[in-house]
Amino acid sequence: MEVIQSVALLRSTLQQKKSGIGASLKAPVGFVPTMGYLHEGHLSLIKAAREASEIVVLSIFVNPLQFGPTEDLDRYPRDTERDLKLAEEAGVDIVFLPQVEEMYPGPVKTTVSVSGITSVLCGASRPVHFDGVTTVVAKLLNIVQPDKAFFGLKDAQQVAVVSQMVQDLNMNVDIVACPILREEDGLAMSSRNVFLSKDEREQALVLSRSLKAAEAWVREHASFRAEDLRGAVKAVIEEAPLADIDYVEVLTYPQLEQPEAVEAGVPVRLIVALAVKFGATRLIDNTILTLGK
Ligand SMILES: Nc1ncnc2c1ncn2[C@@H]1O[C@H](COP(=O)(O)OP(=O)(O)OP(=O)(O)O)[C@@H](O)[C@H]1O
Ligand SMILES: CC(C)(CO)[C@@H](O)C(=O)[O-]
Ligand code: BAL
Repeated sequence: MEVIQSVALLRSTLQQKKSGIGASLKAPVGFVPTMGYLHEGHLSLIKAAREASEIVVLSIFVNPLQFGPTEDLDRYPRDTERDLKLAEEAGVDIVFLPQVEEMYPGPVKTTVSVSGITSVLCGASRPVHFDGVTTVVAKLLNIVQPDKAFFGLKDAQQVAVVSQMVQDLNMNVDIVACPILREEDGLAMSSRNVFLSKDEREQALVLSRSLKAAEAWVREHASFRAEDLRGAVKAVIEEAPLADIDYVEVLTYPQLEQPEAVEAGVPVRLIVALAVKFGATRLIDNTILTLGK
Protein backbone atom coordinates (compact mmCIF):
# COMPACT_ATOMS: atom_id res chain seq x y z
CA MET A 1 0.00 0.00 0.00
CA GLU A 2 1.30 3.44 -0.89
CA VAL A 3 0.61 6.49 1.25
CA ILE A 4 0.72 9.66 -0.82
CA GLN A 5 0.40 13.25 0.35
CA SER A 6 0.78 15.24 -2.87
CA VAL A 7 -1.65 15.62 -5.78
CA ALA A 8 1.18 15.41 -8.34
CA LEU A 9 2.58 12.15 -6.95
CA LEU A 10 -0.90 10.64 -6.66
CA ARG A 11 -1.57 11.42 -10.32
CA SER A 12 1.70 9.92 -11.60
CA THR A 13 1.38 6.83 -9.38
CA LEU A 14 -2.17 6.20 -10.57
CA GLN A 15 -1.16 6.65 -14.20
CA GLN A 16 1.60 4.09 -13.76
CA LYS A 17 -0.65 1.59 -11.94
CA LYS A 18 -3.43 1.98 -14.54
CA SER A 19 -1.02 1.24 -17.39
CA GLY A 20 -0.24 -2.09 -15.70
CA ILE A 21 -3.83 -3.36 -15.57
CA GLY A 22 -4.67 -6.16 -18.00
CA ALA A 23 -8.09 -6.91 -19.49
CA SER A 24 -10.63 -7.06 -16.66
CA LEU A 25 -14.36 -6.91 -16.04
CA LYS A 26 -13.70 -4.73 -13.00
CA ALA A 27 -13.58 -0.94 -13.00
CA PRO A 28 -10.00 0.35 -13.21
CA VAL A 29 -10.19 2.70 -10.19
CA GLY A 30 -12.54 2.59 -7.19
CA PHE A 31 -12.44 5.49 -4.72
CA VAL A 32 -13.55 5.77 -1.09
CA PRO A 33 -13.44 9.33 0.33
CA THR A 34 -13.38 9.56 4.15
CA MET A 35 -12.43 11.82 7.02
CA GLY A 36 -10.55 8.96 8.72
CA TYR A 37 -10.90 7.40 12.19
CA LEU A 38 -11.95 4.32 10.30
CA HIS A 39 -14.62 1.90 11.53
CA GLU A 40 -16.49 -1.07 10.04
CA GLY A 41 -18.74 1.31 8.07
CA HIS A 42 -15.73 2.67 6.20
CA LEU A 43 -14.32 -0.83 5.81
CA SER A 44 -17.57 -1.96 4.16
CA LEU A 45 -17.11 0.80 1.53
CA ILE A 46 -13.52 -0.32 0.97
CA LYS A 47 -14.73 -3.93 0.60
CA ALA A 48 -17.30 -2.86 -2.01
CA ALA A 49 -14.60 -0.89 -3.85
CA ARG A 50 -12.15 -3.81 -3.60
CA GLU A 51 -14.70 -6.19 -5.15
CA ALA A 52 -15.59 -3.81 -7.99
CA SER A 53 -12.23 -2.31 -8.94
CA GLU A 54 -8.64 -3.15 -9.88
CA ILE A 55 -7.10 -0.25 -7.95
CA VAL A 56 -8.61 1.00 -4.68
CA VAL A 57 -7.86 4.55 -3.55
CA LEU A 58 -8.87 5.70 -0.06
CA SER A 59 -8.67 9.37 0.91
CA ILE A 60 -8.37 10.53 4.50
CA PHE A 61 -8.91 14.26 4.83
CA VAL A 62 -10.76 16.18 7.52
CA ASN A 63 -12.10 18.91 5.28
CA PRO A 64 -12.22 22.26 7.13
CA LEU A 65 -14.51 23.73 4.48
CA GLN A 66 -17.48 21.58 5.52
CA PHE A 67 -17.40 22.58 9.20
CA GLY A 68 -19.17 25.71 10.44
CA PRO A 69 -17.30 28.07 12.84
CA THR A 70 -18.98 26.60 15.94
CA GLU A 71 -18.73 22.96 14.84
CA ASP A 72 -16.37 20.19 15.92
CA LEU A 73 -13.48 20.53 13.41
CA ASP A 74 -10.86 20.84 16.15
CA ARG A 75 -12.04 17.87 18.16
CA TYR A 76 -12.87 15.61 15.16
CA PRO A 77 -11.24 12.25 16.09
CA ARG A 78 -7.99 11.40 14.32
CA ASP A 79 -5.70 8.32 14.43
CA THR A 80 -3.71 8.09 11.21
CA GLU A 81 -1.45 5.23 12.32
CA ARG A 82 -4.41 3.00 13.13
CA ASP A 83 -6.24 4.08 9.93
CA LEU A 84 -3.27 3.10 7.76
CA LYS A 85 -3.06 -0.32 9.42
CA LEU A 86 -6.80 -0.96 8.87
CA ALA A 87 -6.60 0.32 5.29
CA GLU A 88 -3.72 -2.02 4.48
CA GLU A 89 -5.54 -5.00 6.02
CA ALA A 90 -8.63 -4.13 3.96
CA GLY A 91 -6.64 -4.25 0.72
CA VAL A 92 -6.40 -0.56 -0.15
CA ASP A 93 -3.75 0.13 -2.83
CA ILE A 94 -3.26 3.87 -2.35
CA VAL A 95 -4.10 6.13 0.58
CA PHE A 96 -4.32 9.80 -0.35
CA LEU A 97 -3.52 11.70 2.85
CA PRO A 98 -3.16 15.38 1.95
CA GLN A 99 -2.42 18.22 4.37
CA VAL A 100 -4.88 21.13 4.33
CA GLU A 101 -2.31 23.25 2.40
CA GLU A 102 -2.18 20.65 -0.37
CA MET A 103 -5.95 20.77 -0.90
CA TYR A 104 -6.32 24.51 -0.26
CA PRO A 105 -2.98 26.21 -1.08
CA GLY A 106 -4.48 29.70 -0.71
CA PRO A 107 -7.83 31.35 -0.03
CA VAL A 108 -10.63 29.31 -1.63
CA LYS A 109 -11.86 31.23 -4.68
CA THR A 110 -13.84 28.52 -6.47
CA THR A 111 -16.56 26.47 -4.80
CA VAL A 112 -19.15 24.00 -6.01
CA SER A 113 -22.71 24.40 -4.75
CA VAL A 114 -25.82 22.29 -5.28
CA SER A 115 -29.06 24.17 -4.61
CA GLY A 116 -32.45 22.98 -3.36
CA ILE A 117 -31.73 19.60 -1.79
CA THR A 118 -28.99 21.20 0.33
CA SER A 119 -31.36 23.57 2.15
CA VAL A 120 -33.21 20.87 4.12
CA LEU A 121 -32.15 18.33 6.81
CA CYS A 122 -28.41 18.71 7.60
CA GLY A 123 -28.21 21.63 5.16
CA ALA A 124 -30.69 23.59 7.27
CA SER A 125 -28.77 22.91 10.51
CA ARG A 126 -25.27 23.20 8.99
CA PRO A 127 -25.52 26.08 6.46
CA VAL A 128 -21.96 25.87 5.05
CA HIS A 129 -21.69 22.09 5.21
CA PHE A 130 -22.77 20.91 1.77
CA ASP A 131 -20.88 23.58 -0.19
CA GLY A 132 -17.80 22.33 1.66
CA VAL A 133 -18.65 18.72 0.83
CA THR A 134 -19.35 19.30 -2.88
CA THR A 135 -16.25 21.47 -3.26
CA VAL A 136 -13.92 18.91 -1.70
CA VAL A 137 -15.60 15.92 -3.40
CA ALA A 138 -15.36 17.67 -6.79
CA LYS A 139 -11.66 18.31 -6.12
CA LEU A 140 -11.05 14.72 -4.98
CA LEU A 141 -12.88 13.30 -8.01
CA ASN A 142 -10.80 15.54 -10.30
CA ILE A 143 -7.61 14.45 -8.58
CA VAL A 144 -8.30 10.69 -8.44
CA GLN A 145 -10.48 10.43 -11.59
CA PRO A 146 -12.08 7.19 -10.38
CA ASP A 147 -14.53 5.09 -12.39
CA LYS A 148 -16.60 4.42 -9.26
CA ALA A 149 -16.82 6.31 -5.97
CA PHE A 150 -18.35 4.69 -2.88
CA PHE A 151 -20.45 6.58 -0.32
CA GLY A 152 -22.39 5.36 2.72
CA LEU A 153 -26.14 5.79 3.05
CA LYS A 154 -25.69 6.81 6.68
CA ASP A 155 -25.12 10.19 5.00
CA ALA A 156 -28.06 9.70 2.63
CA GLN A 157 -28.43 13.43 1.92
CA GLN A 158 -24.73 13.54 0.99
CA VAL A 159 -25.31 10.68 -1.49
CA ALA A 160 -28.22 12.61 -3.05
CA VAL A 161 -26.21 15.86 -3.21
CA VAL A 162 -23.05 14.28 -4.66
CA SER A 163 -25.12 12.31 -7.21
CA GLN A 164 -26.85 15.55 -8.27
CA MET A 165 -23.48 17.32 -8.64
CA VAL A 166 -22.04 14.48 -10.73
CA GLN A 167 -25.11 14.47 -12.97
CA ASP A 168 -25.30 18.25 -13.38
CA LEU A 169 -21.57 18.71 -14.04
CA ASN A 170 -21.32 15.65 -16.35
CA MET A 171 -18.63 14.09 -14.19
CA ASN A 172 -17.55 10.74 -15.54
CA VAL A 173 -17.95 8.62 -12.38
CA ASP A 174 -20.52 6.19 -10.96
CA ILE A 175 -21.63 7.07 -7.46
CA VAL A 176 -22.23 3.81 -5.58
CA ALA A 177 -24.47 4.04 -2.50
CA CYS A 178 -23.63 1.47 0.19
CA PRO A 179 -25.87 0.31 3.08
CA ILE A 180 -25.57 1.60 6.66
CA LEU A 181 -23.45 -0.57 8.96
CA ARG A 182 -24.66 -0.80 12.55
CA GLU A 183 -23.29 -2.01 15.87
CA GLU A 184 -24.93 -5.24 17.08
CA ASP A 185 -27.36 -3.25 19.22
CA GLY A 186 -28.44 -1.10 16.25
CA LEU A 187 -26.44 2.15 16.67
CA ALA A 188 -25.23 3.34 13.25
CA MET A 189 -21.44 3.26 13.16
CA SER A 190 -19.92 6.74 13.17
CA SER A 191 -16.52 8.20 14.02
CA ARG A 192 -18.29 10.53 16.45
CA ASN A 193 -19.71 7.64 18.55
CA VAL A 194 -16.40 7.67 20.44
CA PHE A 195 -17.49 10.91 22.15
CA LEU A 196 -20.61 9.39 23.76
CA SER A 197 -20.60 8.85 27.53
CA LYS A 198 -21.92 5.51 28.83
CA ASP A 199 -25.40 6.97 29.44
CA GLU A 200 -25.47 8.80 26.09
CA ARG A 201 -24.35 5.63 24.25
CA GLU A 202 -27.16 3.67 25.91
CA GLN A 203 -29.81 6.30 25.18
CA ALA A 204 -28.60 6.78 21.59
CA LEU A 205 -30.20 3.40 20.87
CA VAL A 206 -33.53 5.26 20.58
CA LEU A 207 -32.36 6.42 17.13
CA SER A 208 -32.23 3.01 15.46
CA ARG A 209 -35.22 1.92 17.56
CA SER A 210 -37.26 4.87 16.25
CA LEU A 211 -36.37 3.94 12.65
CA LYS A 212 -37.34 0.31 13.26
CA ALA A 213 -40.60 1.66 14.70
CA ALA A 214 -41.07 3.68 11.48
CA GLU A 215 -40.61 0.55 9.38
CA ALA A 216 -43.18 -1.31 11.52
CA TRP A 217 -45.55 1.71 11.46
CA VAL A 218 -45.68 1.85 7.63
CA ARG A 219 -46.35 -1.90 7.50
CA GLU A 220 -49.47 -1.21 9.60
CA HIS A 221 -50.62 1.91 7.70
CA ALA A 222 -51.22 1.44 3.96
CA SER A 223 -52.24 5.11 3.55
CA PHE A 224 -51.00 7.88 5.85
CA ARG A 225 -49.84 11.47 6.27
CA ALA A 226 -46.07 11.92 6.54
CA GLU A 227 -46.67 14.13 9.57
CA ASP A 228 -48.19 11.19 11.47
CA LEU A 229 -45.22 8.94 10.67
CA ARG A 230 -42.90 11.76 11.78
CA GLY A 231 -44.84 12.05 15.06
CA ALA A 232 -44.51 8.31 15.70
CA VAL A 233 -40.72 8.47 15.20
CA LYS A 234 -40.33 11.58 17.36
CA ALA A 235 -42.30 9.97 20.19
CA VAL A 236 -39.78 7.09 20.39
CA ILE A 237 -36.79 9.48 20.45
CA GLU A 238 -38.40 11.60 23.13
CA GLU A 239 -38.37 8.56 25.44
CA ALA A 240 -34.63 9.27 25.94
CA PRO A 241 -34.15 12.19 28.36
CA LEU A 242 -30.67 12.99 26.98
CA ALA A 243 -31.85 13.21 23.34
CA ASP A 244 -31.93 16.78 22.02
CA ILE A 245 -33.66 16.60 18.63
CA ASP A 246 -32.19 18.74 15.83
CA TYR A 247 -34.60 17.38 13.21
CA VAL A 248 -36.83 14.42 12.41
CA GLU A 249 -38.17 14.61 8.86
CA VAL A 250 -40.05 12.41 6.41
CA LEU A 251 -39.24 13.43 2.81
CA THR A 252 -39.17 11.86 -0.64
CA TYR A 253 -35.82 10.33 -1.58
CA PRO A 254 -33.65 11.36 -3.35
CA GLN A 255 -35.60 14.56 -4.20
CA LEU A 256 -35.89 15.53 -0.50
CA GLU A 257 -39.29 17.13 -0.97
CA GLN A 258 -42.35 17.09 1.26
CA PRO A 259 -44.42 14.07 0.21
CA GLU A 260 -48.09 14.16 -0.69
CA ALA A 261 -50.29 11.97 1.53
CA VAL A 262 -49.11 8.40 0.97
CA GLU A 263 -51.79 6.27 -0.70
CA ALA A 264 -51.93 2.46 -0.73
CA GLY A 265 -50.54 1.07 -3.99
CA VAL A 266 -48.97 4.35 -5.19
CA PRO A 267 -45.19 3.86 -5.48
CA VAL A 268 -43.09 6.30 -3.47
CA ARG A 269 -39.66 6.25 -1.85
CA LEU A 270 -39.44 8.08 1.46
CA ILE A 271 -36.56 8.80 3.77
CA VAL A 272 -37.08 9.07 7.51
CA ALA A 273 -34.05 11.13 8.48
CA LEU A 274 -32.97 12.36 11.88
CA ALA A 275 -30.24 14.32 13.62
CA VAL A 276 -30.13 14.24 17.39
CA LYS A 277 -27.62 15.64 19.87
CA PHE A 278 -26.50 13.72 22.93
CA GLY A 279 -24.48 16.21 24.94
CA ALA A 280 -22.06 17.84 22.46
CA THR A 281 -22.27 14.92 20.02
CA ARG A 282 -24.61 15.23 17.06
CA LEU A 283 -25.61 11.90 15.48
CA ILE A 284 -27.50 11.27 12.25
CA ASP A 285 -29.36 8.19 11.07
CA ASN A 286 -32.06 7.32 8.55
CA THR A 287 -34.07 4.62 6.86
CA ILE A 288 -35.29 4.63 3.26
CA LEU A 289 -38.75 3.15 2.75
CA THR A 290 -39.87 1.91 -0.67
CA LEU A 291 -43.67 1.89 -0.53
CA GLY A 292 -46.59 1.01 -2.76
CA LYS A 293 -44.86 -1.79 -4.69
N1 LIG B 1 -22.17 3.26 9.54
C1 LIG B 1 -21.82 3.47 8.29
N2 LIG B 1 -22.21 2.61 7.32
C2 LIG B 1 -21.87 2.82 6.01
N3 LIG B 1 -21.14 3.87 5.60
C3 LIG B 1 -20.73 4.74 6.53
C4 LIG B 1 -21.04 4.59 7.92
N4 LIG B 1 -20.50 5.63 8.60
C5 LIG B 1 -19.87 6.39 7.69
N5 LIG B 1 -20.01 5.88 6.46
C6 LIG B 1 -19.55 6.45 5.20
O1 LIG B 1 -18.15 6.61 5.21
C7 LIG B 1 -17.80 7.73 4.40
C8 LIG B 1 -16.88 8.61 5.17
O2 LIG B 1 -17.60 9.13 6.28
P1 LIG B 1 -16.93 9.84 7.51
O3 LIG B 1 -15.46 9.70 7.43
O4 LIG B 1 -17.53 11.18 7.71
O5 LIG B 1 -17.35 8.88 8.70
P2 LIG B 1 -18.48 8.99 9.73
O6 LIG B 1 -18.39 7.84 10.65
O7 LIG B 1 -19.74 9.30 9.00
O8 LIG B 1 -18.07 10.19 10.59
P3 LIG B 1 -19.02 11.19 11.29
O9 LIG B 1 -20.42 10.68 11.18
O10 LIG B 1 -18.55 11.24 12.67
O11 LIG B 1 -18.75 12.41 10.46
C9 LIG B 1 -19.11 8.42 4.03
O12 LIG B 1 -19.49 8.03 2.70
C10 LIG B 1 -20.07 7.87 5.05
O13 LIG B 1 -21.42 7.85 4.61
C1 LIG C 1 -17.35 12.75 1.62
C2 LIG C 1 -16.44 13.38 2.65
C3 LIG C 1 -15.17 12.56 2.81
C4 LIG C 1 -16.03 14.78 2.14
O1 LIG C 1 -15.18 15.40 3.05
C5 LIG C 1 -17.16 13.54 4.01
O2 LIG C 1 -18.24 14.38 3.92
C6 LIG C 1 -17.52 12.23 4.63
O3 LIG C 1 -16.62 11.64 5.24
O4 LIG C 1 -18.68 11.78 4.52
N1 BAL D 1 -19.93 12.19 7.12
C1 BAL D 1 -20.24 13.60 7.29
C2 BAL D 1 -19.06 14.39 7.59
C3 BAL D 1 -19.35 15.54 8.50
O1 BAL D 1 -20.12 15.36 9.45
O2 BAL D 1 -18.83 16.63 8.28
